[in-house]
Amino acid sequence: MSREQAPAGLVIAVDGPAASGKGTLARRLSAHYGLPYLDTGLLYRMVARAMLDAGHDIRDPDAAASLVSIFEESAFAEDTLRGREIGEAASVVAAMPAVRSGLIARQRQFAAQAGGAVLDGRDIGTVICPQAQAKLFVTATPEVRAARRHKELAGRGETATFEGILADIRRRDARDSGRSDAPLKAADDAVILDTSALTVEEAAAAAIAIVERRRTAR
Ligand SMILES: Nc1ncnc2c1ncn2[C@@H]1O[C@H](COP(=O)(O)OP(=O)(O)OP(=O)(O)O)[C@@H](O)[C@H]1O
Ligand SMILES: Nc1ccn([C@@H]2O[C@H](COP(=O)(O)O)[C@@H](O)[C@H]2O)c(=O)n1
Repeated sequence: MSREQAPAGLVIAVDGPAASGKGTLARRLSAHYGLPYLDTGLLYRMVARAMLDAGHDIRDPDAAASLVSIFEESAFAEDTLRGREIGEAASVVAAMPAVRSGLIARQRQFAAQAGGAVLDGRDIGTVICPQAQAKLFVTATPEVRAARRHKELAGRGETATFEGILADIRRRDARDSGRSDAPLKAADDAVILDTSALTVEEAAAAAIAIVERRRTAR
């Protein structure tokens, strides 16, 4: 696929549940349009990492609220953030209103760059960038997501059973969708992209076609 010139201020919001493939598609969109990309899940993972490194109980909202305003993104190596346990811990701190509000400015600042940006997460289309020109809600069945993550972890040498990963995904879905502040849900004007039966290439082509329809409708 050729690289397109992004029109001024093209903000693309990509939301969806864990392991749905939203990061893969957000990176493809970023490369296709030449836009900067932010994986907002990493911010919640950093707060969780900082909590655990400091020896705090991950459920302590006061400790999380104090850390969220001071942590330095450059202090974390990405490979210390990507594991299963940090994903689970991140979804615990992500349910805390003070953590969510403490991360809003960083995300909006990123989205406000000249030319635009691609952000992926859970609340990009609903809360962080409700004005985004293109919104995708990427989904796949829990079983397909668990199988993809199982393959990914096996490739990294991590030992985890398919059943264990499926249980993680279901627990995380329930927590992310059930919280009161910025729950995981599709924005009213998002296009749902179910990738369960799509290859990465097919899903990327579908995602670009969705953005193109939104761009030309502007
Ligand atoms: N359409 C697809 N077909 C097959 N595998 C895919 C597809 N999309 C993504 N994957 C693979 O599934 C795994 C999860 O994808 P990805 O990391 O993009 O999901 P995510 O939604 O960003 O996850 P998380 O919320 O945990 O950050 C990766 O190993 C990725 O390569
Ligand atoms: N915009 C977002 C992004 C992430 N979260 C929470 O962080 C957890 C980890 O995110 P990954 O995308 O890296 O899997 C996730 O389970 C959410 O709880 C969020 O709330 N909002």
